[in-house]
Amino acid sequence: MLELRNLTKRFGPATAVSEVTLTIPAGQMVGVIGRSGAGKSTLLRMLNRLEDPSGGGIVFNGLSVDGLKGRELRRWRSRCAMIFQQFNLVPRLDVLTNVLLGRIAEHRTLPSLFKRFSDAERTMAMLALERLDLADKALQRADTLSGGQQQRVAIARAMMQQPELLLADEPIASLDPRSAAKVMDALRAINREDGITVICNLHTLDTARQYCDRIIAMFHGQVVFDDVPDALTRDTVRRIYGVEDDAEGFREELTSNSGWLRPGAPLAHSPALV
Ligand SMILES: Nc1ncnc2c1ncn2[C@@H]1O[C@H](COP(=O)(O)OP(=O)(O)OP(=O)(O)O)[C@@H](O)[C@H]1O
Repeated sequence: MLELRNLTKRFGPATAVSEVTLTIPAGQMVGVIGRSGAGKSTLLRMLNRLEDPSGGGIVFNGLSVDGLKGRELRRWRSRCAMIFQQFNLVPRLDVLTNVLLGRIAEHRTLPSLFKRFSDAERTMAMLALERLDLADKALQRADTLSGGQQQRVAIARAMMQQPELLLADEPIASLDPRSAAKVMDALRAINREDGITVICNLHTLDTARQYCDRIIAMFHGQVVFDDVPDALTRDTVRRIYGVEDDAEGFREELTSNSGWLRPGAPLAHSPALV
């Protein structure tokens, strides 16, 4: 179980995340939504301590994460894998080596790292690639793959950490709808089959509704909605996206893979709002 208590992040005078208190049970698939700048990435980045909180606490199964340093912090980061919008692979390395890099925390030294992975680790990496339908790409350079394939390689690399928690920061934001669906299917399979808690920042409401058990919406750094997808009413969506203040901004923010909330679509005709 992951517990956030009054978690806050300030950048100078600006507050990016404000007093967020949440409990996320093991095995949940959680979607975090909200307009650009709402604090979604900062929230996720605090969980694996890419950003240090300015206040509040993070507790995972009794372990206080916010105070960890050195070896303990590295150990936490290996329990808490993260994938990013831009995949963050090493472009010139082959796919298999990129996946093996997920074991880096288990190795004490970096020199000649690439020769040092064990047969067991190579087998594990190939199994991860097979699971993501990418075994035939193992020896191909990562930068020759499509965006969707690269994101699935990043997921395979994350799986090599055998994480308890998988954080995904806008994992499908730069993908076409078909690739996005494959990536989301992979995340859901990992969640359902391995019981790994997945917390995923998403900018498409329909994706959050389709894949997540729970949706958390942020607005100006605060959680303004936290419930099952069916509870997202028209009023709540309007509040999350601040439509009263800025109808044009709302249409820009709420995009959709299926097209029914595409930019410019009339608000009244948007199924998400009814
Ligand atoms: N390193 C930083 N230094 C200063 N301000 C930052 C930093 N990182 C984020 N911010 C600010 O914190 C606020 C929240 O940003 P964050 O990236 O968490 O939002 P977001 O909801 O993930 O937005 P997006 O969907 O555009 O990524 C924004 O106002 C942003 O400008």
